[in-house]
Amino acid sequence: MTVFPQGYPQAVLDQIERTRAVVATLHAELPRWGLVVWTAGNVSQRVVVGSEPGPDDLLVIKPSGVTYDELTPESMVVCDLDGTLVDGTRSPSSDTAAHAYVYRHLPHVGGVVHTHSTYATAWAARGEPVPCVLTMMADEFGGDVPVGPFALIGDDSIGRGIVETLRDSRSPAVLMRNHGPFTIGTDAKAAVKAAVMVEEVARTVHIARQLGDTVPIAQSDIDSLYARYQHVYGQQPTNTPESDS
Ligand SMILES: O=C(CO)[C@@H](O)[C@H](O)COP(=O)(O)O
Repeated sequence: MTVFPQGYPQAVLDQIERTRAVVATLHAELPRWGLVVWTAGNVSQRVVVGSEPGPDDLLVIKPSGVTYDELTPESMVVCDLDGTLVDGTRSPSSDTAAHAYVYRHLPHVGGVVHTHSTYATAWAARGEPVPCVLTMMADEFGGDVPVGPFALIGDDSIGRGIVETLRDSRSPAVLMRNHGPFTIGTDAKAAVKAAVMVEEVARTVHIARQLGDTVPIAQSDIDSLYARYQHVYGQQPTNTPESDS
């Protein structure tokens, strides 16, 4: 077990423990939704150390090569944003460098997920973006699901490809070519949702393509659907007693 370097305030240590529990729980969602097999995939969440997200933040992620039924809050590992292990008894996920790169370069991102879900990974194998032909895609992705470059695991290559692809995109998901989906969110739960949704739309559009040509949605309609879903859907109505409280 590594020992936390001196200087982390108790509030940060408490946040780390809460994040370990959140990340461990969210890992169970990947096999639950059929997004991974064996030890494939991983989930992480940022731990903000200062008053706002920054380079001194930490991340909590799964240990490498451990099956999902063995993952517990205590088995989660803590790394800095260089991917260096700060606390944990096992080596961090082999995708830690990619997650850390995303957190370093996209401060608004609080959660990252990677899976090898079948249909999204099949689109990644073809290097083809999933076209935005469903209102559900307009809602969640604001357009096509983009493809990122082929990149070998183990250094900043995957992370750089994720950031370069998503930095100017509304999509929270990128299909890394020949590899599989990576998703981002304001927290790990949002990134897990994006991982579930990208597999769902990849499957639906694949099936549609088997039956014939898909029908595009006008960009103005995509924009309208995206704006509604992101800013209205699921929000508290303003004319109820609860909203007055
Ligand atoms: O994509 C890869 C390897 O190509 C990884 O996502 C593995 O699928 C999971 O690795 P660990 O998180 O267990 O190190």
